[in-house]
Amino acid sequence: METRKINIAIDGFSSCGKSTMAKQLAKKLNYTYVDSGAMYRAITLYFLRNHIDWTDITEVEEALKNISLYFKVNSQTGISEIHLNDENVEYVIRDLVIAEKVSEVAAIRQVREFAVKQQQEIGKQKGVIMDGRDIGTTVFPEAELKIFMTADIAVRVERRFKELYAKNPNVTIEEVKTNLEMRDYIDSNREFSPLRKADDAIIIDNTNLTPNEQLTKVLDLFKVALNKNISQ
Ligand SMILES: Nc1ncnc2c1ncn2[C@@H]1O[C@H](COP(=O)(O)OP(=O)(O)OP(=O)(O)O)[C@@H](O)[C@H]1O
Ligand SMILES: Nc1ccn([C@@H]2O[C@H](COP(=O)(O)O)[C@@H](O)[C@H]2O)c(=O)n1
Repeated sequence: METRKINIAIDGFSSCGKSTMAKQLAKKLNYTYVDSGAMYRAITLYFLRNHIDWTDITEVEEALKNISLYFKVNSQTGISEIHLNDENVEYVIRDLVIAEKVSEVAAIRQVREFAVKQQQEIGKQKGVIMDGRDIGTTVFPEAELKIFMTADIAVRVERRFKELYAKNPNVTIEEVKTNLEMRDYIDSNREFSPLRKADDAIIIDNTNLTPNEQLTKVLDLFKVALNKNISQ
């Protein structure tokens, strides 16, 4: 029997739990998880390491020619990890140094075109769960299921702070709050593909949900979307 697969777009504000939910769902459904934010973070890492002046578009275009990005599944965790020019950069791109610059880099049209082209190519295989800011609006406007996640800012700050503090006890809650607010502002107000809820996206507010509760919610939505797709 043919098992039909659909694409699932998960968008939302910074640190609202998109990737946590996307990974849970991918594992449950045996779908491919793609963290589109990791691509923008890896490009930012390359720009910083190579002292690229990203206000100079010619420099950006030249630099992009030297960037190769791919995801490879970690055989121990079963989760795909981003590689920049064959180096696994999954851990290093989570640093606050990258988070402080990534939204500036992601606002550049050429950078977005470079990343979106690869994201759309991956989506052709179907059975893809991609999280980001413009997945339901620009990358997969035809996705069969679109989720827009949100959570109170205080809760998002607390969660991200805990995560970063475990890696670096010098990080402060104020730094984390400033970074999340700044990224949300730049991401929502940029000219190209700003962060928006797609008209047909379903909102999940996980402020008061445990990871298990959010998984149950999204699995129910998935079943409805799959049945709708099969009956069409
Ligand atoms: N329902 C939840 N309850 C408690 N903590 C959660 C929940 N969902 C996610 N978290 C935690 O919140 C933090 C942010 O989650 P996650 O990384 O999934 O967010 P994100 O939206 O993908 O972030 P970003 O946009 O920065 O990539 C993580 O430390 C994660 O473990
Ligand atoms: N589809 C996307 C995904 C991400 N961005 C930008 O990257 C930053 C980091 O993303 P995380 O999901 O890892 O937090 C994010 O703040 C955006 O600037 C994007 O533009 N489009």
